[in-house]
Amino acid sequence: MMLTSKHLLRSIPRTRRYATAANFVKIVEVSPRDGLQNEKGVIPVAIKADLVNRLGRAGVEIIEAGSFVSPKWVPQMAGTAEVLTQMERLPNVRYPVLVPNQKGLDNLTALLSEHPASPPLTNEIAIFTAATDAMSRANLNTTMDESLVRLAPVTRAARDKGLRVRGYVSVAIACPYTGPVDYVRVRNMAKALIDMGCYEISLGDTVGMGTPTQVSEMLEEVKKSVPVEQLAGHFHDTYGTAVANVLTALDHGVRTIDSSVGGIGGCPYAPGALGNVATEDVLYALQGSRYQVTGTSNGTIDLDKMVDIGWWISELLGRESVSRAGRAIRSRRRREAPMKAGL
Ligand SMILES: CC(C)(COP(=O)([O-])OP(=O)([O-])OC[C@H]1O[C@@H](n2cnc3c(N)ncnc32)[C@H](O)[C@@H]1OP(=O)([O-])[O-])[C@@H](O)C(=O)NCCC(=O)NCCSC(=O)C[C@@](C)(O)CC(=O)[O-]
Repeated sequence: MMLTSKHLLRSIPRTRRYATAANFVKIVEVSPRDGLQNEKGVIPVAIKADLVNRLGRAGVEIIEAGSFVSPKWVPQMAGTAEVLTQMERLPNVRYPVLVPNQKGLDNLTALLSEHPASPPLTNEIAIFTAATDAMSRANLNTTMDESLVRLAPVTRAARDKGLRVRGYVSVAIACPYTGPVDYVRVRNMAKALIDMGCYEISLGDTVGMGTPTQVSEMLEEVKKSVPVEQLAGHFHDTYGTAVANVLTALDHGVRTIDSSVGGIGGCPYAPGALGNVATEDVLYALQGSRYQVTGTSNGTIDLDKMVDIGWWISELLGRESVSRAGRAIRSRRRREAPMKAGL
């Protein structure tokens, strides 16, 4: 009898069967940037660098290390140059930074020239725009169309300097200023960023209001113009739907998910929005599933270490971790500790 791929599949143990290349999921850890940018108190550079270091040691492969935006607009990100020079850079880990305009790119490239290193301090930037004019104005002081005009030369210049460029489209589901968003606009903005030279587009539910049905409809629309391999999901968790939205995006073929340890963060120009989906929650939800999160710690990301980092950074920020998995795992550890100690 001739064996078909179906027969072969049945002969492979369930866990291994699922680990096909198509099911590897990449995490883009955004806590040092999206996670901290909205904090009111001053966070020392040493803490930010320590956060990046801990994430790298837990196996995270892509860590958004900060942003080169105007310090008048986002004071918390003012020390990103120092973070880049002080943090450790691990092999096989990428450290992109957010850049809003030519000035941000100039500041970054000046830093890279002042600190020549191999590998360089970073070799990747992320640019951002939005799917409504209101959000674009609030975040970038310009309309959507004009943002594209401004970002095109920035992208070209970055690529000419050997930097990879990722693009964000904010308010892909709902806008805090104008409400429900037309997904055709999301598609057009994503396509424009791809045409500009971005290798990947992260679609942001900036306000964290999206439901799985809405995410599904939005992705159906965007996939008409951008291959799903070039899409990433960026879900905030304001209404508690972020993990469900991650799973919906994965069902659609998206294989890159932005998340933030401890669920910290939010965009300063998206009033009412809470943090990103917690990395711990994504890691926990995908355990034993058909998806395998990739990372540098034995091929994945160490969930236990991420739980510790989530609590560490949250407590430094003066609160508890909002990661549901992070809270449950810590409670379980505390319950089990006396038993393990034989008490
Ligand atoms: C784009 C601008 C600068 C335009 O802001 P503007 O005021 O129109 O800029 P400008 O060109 O008129 O410059 C004003 C001043 O800022 C300076 N400046 C100008 N640019 C820079 C720069 N790059 N770095 C340092 N300084 C800069 C510039 O030199 C000048 O200084 P002054 O002459 O007054 O002393 C501003 O709107 C800005 O910085 N916006 C960034 C806002 C931001 O960071 N938002 C959060 C990140 S996006 C996000 O969180 C969403 C995301 C990505 O996570 C996905 C999602 O959830 O949806």
